[in-house]
Amino acid sequence: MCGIVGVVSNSMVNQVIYDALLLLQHRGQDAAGIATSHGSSFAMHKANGLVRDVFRTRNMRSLPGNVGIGQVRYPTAGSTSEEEAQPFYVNAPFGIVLAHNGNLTNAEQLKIELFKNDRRHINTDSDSEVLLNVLAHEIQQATTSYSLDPATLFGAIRRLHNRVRGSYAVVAQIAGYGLLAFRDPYGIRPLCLGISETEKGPEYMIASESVALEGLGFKFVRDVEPGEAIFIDEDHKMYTQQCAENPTLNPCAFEYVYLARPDSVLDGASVYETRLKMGEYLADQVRQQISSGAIDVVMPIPDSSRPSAMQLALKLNLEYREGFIKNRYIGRTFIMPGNVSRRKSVRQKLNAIGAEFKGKSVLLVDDSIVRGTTSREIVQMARESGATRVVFASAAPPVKFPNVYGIDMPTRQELIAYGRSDEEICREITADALVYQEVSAMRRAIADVNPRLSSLEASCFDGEYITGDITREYLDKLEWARNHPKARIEDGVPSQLNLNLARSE
Ligand SMILES: O=P(O)(O)OC[C@H]1O[C@H](OP(=O)(O)OP(=O)(O)O)[C@H](O)[C@@H]1O
Ligand SMILES: NC(=O)CC[C@H](N)C(=O)O
Ligand SMILES: [Mg+2]
Repeated sequence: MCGIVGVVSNSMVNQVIYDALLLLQHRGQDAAGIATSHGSSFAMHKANGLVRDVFRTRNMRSLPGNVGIGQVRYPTAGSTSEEEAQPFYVNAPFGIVLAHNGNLTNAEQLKIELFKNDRRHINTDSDSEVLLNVLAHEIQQATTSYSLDPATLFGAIRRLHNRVRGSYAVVAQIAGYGLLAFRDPYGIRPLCLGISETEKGPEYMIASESVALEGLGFKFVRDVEPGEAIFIDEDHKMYTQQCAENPTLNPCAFEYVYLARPDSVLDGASVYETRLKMGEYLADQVRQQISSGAIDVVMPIPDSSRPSAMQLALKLNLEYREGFIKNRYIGRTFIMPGNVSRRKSVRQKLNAIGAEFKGKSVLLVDDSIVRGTTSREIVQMARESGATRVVFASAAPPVKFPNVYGIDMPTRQELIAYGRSDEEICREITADALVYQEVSAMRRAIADVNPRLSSLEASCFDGEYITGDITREYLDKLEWARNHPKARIEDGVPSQLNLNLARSE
């Protein structure tokens, strides 16, 4: 779940793209990049780090032009190296730069095809570089003259949808032509369109989340439809076309649980409202499992669980207190690469206010328990601060299955809920009791806010992979590759096992 943005403006876009990336920073903390075009040449700057660290004044000055794209990266394929920061660039045809949010499930197969049939060389382990080369190849195949028209572009996207599997929300820029955006036929990752009417004419922004549009004075127009492509040329004329044969809307449930900002509206549902609803349904579950009067106070684990915890407390008529304070200068721990940095950061990030715990029975609410890194530490901290009883509740159901669509949790072993009963998980995190949301209740919570969202991509909770190409064998290979990060180099691993994966440390 990276954050992506593309802008077509009447003036320089570097600052607006930078500001949009700051608003999308919660979607990726590993690397950031911006590419702009003036005339037929691109300027690009990308590096590892947070947006504020990657771009210095001199870098911003070197990004002229009125059209541009940007990305904040949370790696799910390849490595965390700087070479795999985005956007990616390819010089033919025309010159294209591309930024991708999502994860391809047939990247390795495509890489072989690209090399053997399309004579294209992929220089990194990134699935996004593969995606860019498929796009470039399909545009090249369809272009018969020296110029490019929207129909040709849409034809290329149609063929791309037939070749590529997995999740992809994309912004790309074609040198001298304009901005192209498209979304996979299942609509797994979010993408929306905004407009700003200026005296010089309309300006457009396409971004992962509506918060980027709103924060920068763009009016939300609509979400990009699953399978749809949008092309905005350099004269600011917009063309749109549905390019998939059977598009269906199946946004990732985890966006509503954790990934997206609560002030965003994704596919017609306010993330904040879905989290309130999850809190309401979780309250029902708590009522069934924990005897009334056994809890003195409800506390959120900052930040993402706040709306759910608040609503749960309201529904159960319990006191809501903030027992943990978050250091605002530490990023989100879940999207940090590697378990060591994730574990270390929980204590650095959250500190308990002793007085809130002393002699109390507390109900701690988090949005989700994935590896259990946060919950284990937090329960300990509550006890060290004097809590007499610690009950833990998760607004999302147990995460039991790997995610292959853009969340970095590809192996079953790393998931605390894999192969464990709720009682065993409770023991693992050393809580006195544990309450989980049910999968059906989470689905209901989101569909209550927008009935169009009755079909969610919720594979990490229910093991059903919407793209239909995820087999047991695929997951085994994925796991093997993650558990043998250096195998490719040292042991000459057969190429069919050579899956694209974000490597842990
Ligand atoms: O079980 P785990 O593997 O620890 O993952 C789950 C935790 O990670 C996330 O918090 P994070 O600190 O990333 O971000 P937040 O401040 O938005 O809650 C999430 O909100 C949970 O608290
Ligand atoms: N989280 C994402 O969207 C990641 C995009 C891409 N798969 C990468 O690893 O760079
Ligand atoms: Mg959290």
